[in-house]
Amino acid sequence: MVKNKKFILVKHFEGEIDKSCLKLEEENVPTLKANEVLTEALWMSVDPYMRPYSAHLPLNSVMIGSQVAKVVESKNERFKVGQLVLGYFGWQTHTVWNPSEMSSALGNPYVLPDFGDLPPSLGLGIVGMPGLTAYFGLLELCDPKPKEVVVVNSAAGAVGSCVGQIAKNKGCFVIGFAGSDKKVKWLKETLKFDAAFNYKTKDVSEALKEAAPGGVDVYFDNVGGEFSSSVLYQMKDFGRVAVCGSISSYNADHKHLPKATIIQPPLIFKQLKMEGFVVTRWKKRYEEGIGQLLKWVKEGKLVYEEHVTEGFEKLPDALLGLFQGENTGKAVVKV
Ligand SMILES: NC(=O)C1=CN([C@@H]2O[C@H](COP(=O)(O)OP(=O)(O)OC[C@H]3O[C@@H](n4cnc5c(N)ncnc54)[C@H](OP(=O)(O)O)[C@@H]3O)[C@@H](O)[C@H]2O)C=CC1
Ligand SMILES: CCCCC/C=C/C=O
Repeated sequence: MVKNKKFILVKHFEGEIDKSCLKLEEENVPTLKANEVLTEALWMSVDPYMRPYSAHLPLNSVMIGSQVAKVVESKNERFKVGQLVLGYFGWQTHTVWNPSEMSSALGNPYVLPDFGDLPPSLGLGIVGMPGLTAYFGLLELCDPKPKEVVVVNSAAGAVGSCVGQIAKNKGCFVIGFAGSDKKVKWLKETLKFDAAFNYKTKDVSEALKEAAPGGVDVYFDNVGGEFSSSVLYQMKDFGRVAVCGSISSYNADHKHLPKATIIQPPLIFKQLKMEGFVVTRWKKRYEEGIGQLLKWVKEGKLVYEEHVTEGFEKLPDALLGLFQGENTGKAVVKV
């Protein structure tokens, strides 16, 4: 009998990720019925959205998340044994699902395109949701032009590293912020960012005055809070701001959210355009985005890095690690 291992959310997180909120269970995998598919997880994703989104997950549900999984049995003609599928099946090793009954707000399962020699885990990263977030968020909301100054934070992470590289490929002057000197070195030497700073040791306003004395055209924000107030006060007239994430506040108590310097003065007097987004807005264009990102990776126009944690049981540690800045590039778990 095949066994499914799964993590159940038994308590909502309060403050930092607490591993005791997740309980590991095991169960028998049921026999397939007509039209059903059985997949086995190969790679699992840990993403910052899991912290805010899990607050709305009913207790005792399987923890939310995406995975690259292999079809191991199929009674559905659309999915064949051996195919690799990207699905939001949650934190479990084996999933029985009926393609015609899937209706995830996060996106329905799809067969991965041919990655050639590239690792299939990229379907969770630069050729998956984080890459799509960078691609659509930057290009659709900010429309970066050659020579414009683009600032991105959490720049050595999955989304930020892709944003910065797409902006570089568009001919922009790219400034990244990350939380360690090692990450800063990677941004400058490997990803060829024009400037990069460790926000833990360098004041953000001072850094921008040094690197972009004329001001910032585009700000892709993954962090929020006071960091963002600082950047907004350094924007040029008609600057564009994509509000992608607010990881600095995800662990905060929502009744006592951190305060930041008001942002209305630069919004008004610099006539900024600032827009929040969720990547699923472009769900109907995912195929286009994935095709483009994969092409750029194959052409060497997008460089990727993965932070791999070994073992399904280590998922909670890997999720916690995101909030401790452990990862350079995309954080994934090898099952
Ligand atoms: N709007 C959307 O549709 C989507 C939004 N997102 C958002 O994009 C952002 C980046 O996601 P992703 O690339 O997957 O994650 P990353 O790979 O960037 O990993 C998270 C990183 O965040 C940084 N970080 C953690 N805590 C803090 C903090 N308190 N202040 C500042 N930085 C912190 C750490 O890097 P460092 O060492 O630099 O501190 C850490 O490595 C997140 O805010 C996420 O919620 C992601 C996907 C879709
Ligand atoms: C498909 C997953 C959507 C994730 C949206 C993330 C928002 C903030 O992190």
